[in-house]
Amino acid sequence: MTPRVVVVGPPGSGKTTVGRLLAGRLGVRFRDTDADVVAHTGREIADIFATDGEPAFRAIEEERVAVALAEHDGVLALGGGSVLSPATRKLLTAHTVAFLNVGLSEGIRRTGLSSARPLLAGVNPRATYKALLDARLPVYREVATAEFGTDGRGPDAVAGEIAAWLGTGPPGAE
Ligand SMILES: Nc1ncnc2c1ncn2[C@@H]1O[C@H](COP(=O)(O)OP(=O)(O)OP(=O)(O)O)[C@@H](O)[C@H]1O
Ligand SMILES: O=C(O)C1=C[C@@H](O)[C@@H](O)[C@H](O)C1
Ligand SMILES: [Mg+2]
Repeated sequence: MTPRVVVVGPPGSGKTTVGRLLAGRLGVRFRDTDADVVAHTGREIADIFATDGEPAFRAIEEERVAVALAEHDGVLALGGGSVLSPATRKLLTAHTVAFLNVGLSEGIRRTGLSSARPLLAGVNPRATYKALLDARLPVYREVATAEFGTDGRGPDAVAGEIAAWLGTGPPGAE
């Protein structure tokens, strides 16, 4: 079993929102590895970061991503930092991966109102978000089969674009 498409991108790029809409369009199930981590551990992600630290979270995440890649056949959204794991990047070479990109201003606007993102909860979320984008952009591009810009486009328009691409473009599409 393999996901129809794996969705990656920075926090606020719309992995969860667009991924769910995309699954609805395709008539397949949606799964999100952030939710898998919460369900598996019985703890919120912010609590794991605060109590055990980021490396502990990344180890759990790496394991949950591997399980989901092996057993899910619909749309799979990964946690925003999943691609930092070399093991995960290696697994992703065998998958169809949609990278949702977002610019600094819009990414800040979308994530700014939430306190649920531990990486962005510091004193200067803008600088933190910029550093995150700068460091990760090459990594998202490395794993991506295709990239979708989301600035100035609603979630439904982005989902429609990915659905159209899946119908024609990516490897393995019928
Ligand atoms: N294309 C879009 N246009 C406008 N708003 C959007 C778009 N995509 C997502 N949003 C909004 O941005 C916020 C963050 O979206 P979402 O939670 O789907 O991002 P995410 O990539 O899953 O983030 P995380 O990595 O933190 O899980 C939500 O309020 C969502 O409604
Ligand atoms: O970009 C990240 O590093 C993260 C994104 C979220 O999806 C969560 O997995 C967590 O908050 C870390
Ligand atoms: Mg999400």
